[in-house]
Amino acid sequence: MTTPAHTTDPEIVVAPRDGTRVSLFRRVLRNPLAVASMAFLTIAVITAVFAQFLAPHDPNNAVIQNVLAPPGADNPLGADGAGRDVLSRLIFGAQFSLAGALVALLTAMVIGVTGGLLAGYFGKWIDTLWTWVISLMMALPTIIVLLAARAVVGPSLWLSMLIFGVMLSPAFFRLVYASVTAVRNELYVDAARVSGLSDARIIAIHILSVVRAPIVIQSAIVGGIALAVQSGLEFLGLGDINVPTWGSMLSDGFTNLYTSPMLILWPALAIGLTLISLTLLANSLRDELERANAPRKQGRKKKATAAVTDVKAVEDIIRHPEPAAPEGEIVLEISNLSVGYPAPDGGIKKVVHDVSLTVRRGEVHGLVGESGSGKTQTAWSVLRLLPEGGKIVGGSIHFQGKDLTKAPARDMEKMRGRNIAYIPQEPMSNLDPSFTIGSQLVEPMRIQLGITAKEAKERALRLLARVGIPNPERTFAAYPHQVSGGMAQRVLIAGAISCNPDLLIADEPTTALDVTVQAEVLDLLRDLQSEFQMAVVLVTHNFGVVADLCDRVSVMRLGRIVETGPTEPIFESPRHPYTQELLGAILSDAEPRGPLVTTGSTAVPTPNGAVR
Ligand SMILES: Nc1ncnc2c1ncn2[C@@H]1O[C@H](COP(=O)(O)OP(=O)(O)OP(=O)(O)O)[C@@H](O)[C@H]1O
Repeated sequence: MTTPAHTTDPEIVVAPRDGTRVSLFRRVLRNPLAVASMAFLTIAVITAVFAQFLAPHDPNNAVIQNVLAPPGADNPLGADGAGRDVLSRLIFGAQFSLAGALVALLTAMVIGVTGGLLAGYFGKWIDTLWTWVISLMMALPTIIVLLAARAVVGPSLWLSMLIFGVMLSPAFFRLVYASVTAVRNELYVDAARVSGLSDARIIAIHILSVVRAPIVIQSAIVGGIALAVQSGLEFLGLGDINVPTWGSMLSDGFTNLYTSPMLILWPALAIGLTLISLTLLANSLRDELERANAPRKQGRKKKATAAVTDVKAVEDIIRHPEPAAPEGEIVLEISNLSVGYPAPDGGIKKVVHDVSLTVRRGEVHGLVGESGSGKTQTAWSVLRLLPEGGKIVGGSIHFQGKDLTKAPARDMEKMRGRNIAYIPQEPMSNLDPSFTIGSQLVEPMRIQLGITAKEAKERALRLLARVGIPNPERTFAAYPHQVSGGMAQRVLIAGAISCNPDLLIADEPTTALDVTVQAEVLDLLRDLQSEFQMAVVLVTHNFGVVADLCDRVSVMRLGRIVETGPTEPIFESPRHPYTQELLGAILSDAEPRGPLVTTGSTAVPTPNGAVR
């Protein structure tokens, strides 16, 4: 097990550089069996590539006097039943046999990986179509298909390997599909979408990285299967007699088994050693990958959820409110927004009803309410990233004058991350564990701002310093598991403000952090908001956070806004009974609560100290 190295930076747990992050290839090189396999395969490939120069004779040149000739000066490994040089056929056999297996492998890979990625990532009808096609392929008996194809088009090595590749594609499809469906709903994929990355880029960066290693392993296995089946077909005499392959040599050797038993040895050795090497290599790759994925000692335990509900702190904040932001230009105007999901009876069940609110530049607008009141649905509507099935069924969302409910998907993609940024609730799950923090900050900036990698890195380092990370270089090079939850949230805040957005949506940005870190992150948000003069929509269930940060507040209940206005008057004299109830739950003049009753009763004290 790897032990984290000591660090002067209290929040970073540094994994050793030669730990699990060393490339898979370098780790495999430490395994002698894998090295031997790779050496043999390299020799086979070099032989195949330079066959023309290495072979002493034309592999198809039959010399009658040499039929079944024993090894000699002219034919170092003897001659076969037709008088052809065995060594030359063995060398050219490497070329054709490996190339045939490669055709099958590449065909299977292109179809299987593409299908698995598309079906797994996009789902819906694409998933149904691909799954149907792949199931159909799996239902067909491969050998019958190959025999039927031979009967129709004749004995072609390339065509039979192409067809075999198509039949092998489910092996890649199922692997990639399973991996992609496992990660497509990860929060870091959502976060990448919110930061403005296109689907193609998300697949290339976050999804392919997950399936890359399993694909390499599967390739070694599938390549071996293709070589074995190809040799089997040739051995049965179903191949093209003009193409020298190891399989056709096996067939010839078998015919002359009693007179020249050595003839079968050479192709058998070549096929056997290639298959063994591929299998051993696949096993080593798998072992190394499993070792790398073995559970690591958790750098940090997930912080318990805690809310700023300290009554005195909230009252202090209300008594000394931040000066209200000046009336700025309207950045976001939501009018009569309704959001719905398909209901079992075929209709639409509304979860947000006629919500209207306005957010100006430099203003923080709090959306507060109990769980399920529609805060997140409202926020995600602005990003146009509602969960599957969710639809804006009424109203409009004007962002800087443009109605987002009617904006084309491409425009939304450009706006997310660039003009509208998002800070999520769960910092850790919103960072991809496979990439360094730096690369996750740099990539969206390069795309959204069109700057070079070097400029993006400099900007990222400045931002990390700005959000209060003590050692930006180290955090830039760290992986998400090497930083604490509070730091991860600072990183996400840095990412959110990296493109100078006009609107920032923060969805419970401190809920997953502990109380002291919550306060620091709230301070940071307040500073950044006034520095960048962003319009901010802050989703929270916490009145302490509202009192601390918000200029205006909208109280939501059952998908509707029940009360809205400047924060101070609402806190001082809430009009709606629900707001009064919510505030009453935290702002209390009652004595501190007594000890919990732990024996002989299931009663628990209520927030105001009374026992229920
Ligand atoms: N995918 C979905 N399908 C159907 N209904 C949904 C879906 N997601 C959310 N809802 C419903 O929408 C309503 C509002 O949910 P929303 O997530 O906006 O609440 P919230 O106020 O943000 O709560 P929380 O603080 O717990 O996140 C809830 O009644 C919820 O059941």
